[in-house]
Amino acid sequence: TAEGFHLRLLEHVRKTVKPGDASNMIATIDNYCYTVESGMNVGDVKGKILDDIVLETNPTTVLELGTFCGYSALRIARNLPENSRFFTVEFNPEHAAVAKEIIHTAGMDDKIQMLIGPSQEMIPQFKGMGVSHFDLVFVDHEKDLYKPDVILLEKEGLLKKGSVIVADNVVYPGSPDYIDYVRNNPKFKSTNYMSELEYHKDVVDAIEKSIYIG
Ligand SMILES: Nc1ncnc2c1ncn2CCCCCNC(=O)c1cc(-c2ccc(F)cc2)cc(O)c1O
Ligand SMILES: [Mg+2]
Repeated sequence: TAEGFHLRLLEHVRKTVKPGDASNMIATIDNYCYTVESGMNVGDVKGKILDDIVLETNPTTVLELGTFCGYSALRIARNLPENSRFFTVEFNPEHAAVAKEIIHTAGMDDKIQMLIGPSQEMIPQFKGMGVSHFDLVFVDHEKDLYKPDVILLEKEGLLKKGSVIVADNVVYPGSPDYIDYVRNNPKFKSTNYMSELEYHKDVVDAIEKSIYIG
């Protein structure tokens, strides 16, 4: 069952990866998900869309909501400039423990700061951690929290003109209230990138990019 996916993935990673190589870790996770069992990582197809948006944005302060096993954290960190700050928030301690080891093995400890807790409690703490705003936010956690968390980010003053919100799964599993909110809000300029559900060519999914114009 998907239940123990993170533990089985970690066992596979321990046996197969080349330490200190983020790209090899990403490829190893994708290969496992294509050949053994699929996990809820953003994957290689949507991951390429995420990579392009990160490279185009060239963000110095980044937030990810929903670390899971650390796959997208590695994809994002791999494309960040030297002096950037990247925070990833994970709610589930078991997933966070696996992500910590995967990030460490990939040699990306100094690029990624993982926080464990519910997003609604973590977001209000960033100002106190010296974060003025986020240049890019990758939203990939509880689908019902996309809308309230983006509203909370704005309320906390953590979005600035030009801040980019990248949301996974806006088709499947879907986040209809978020899509409705962000597309009908004059403060955001949104673009939809149609794609496929990770590791499932036959299932439609999409990434939504929303630029905060304030
Ligand atoms: N910081 C925080 N705050 C609150 N909750 C938090 C959190 N951090 C984590 N969580 C708790 C949610 C973690 C899981 C979120 N992701 C998903 O639920 C997800 C599911 C699928 C999926 C695929 C095939 C299927 F058949 C069905 C579903 C695909 C995806 O790409 C997904 O991202
Ligand atoms: Mg996702």
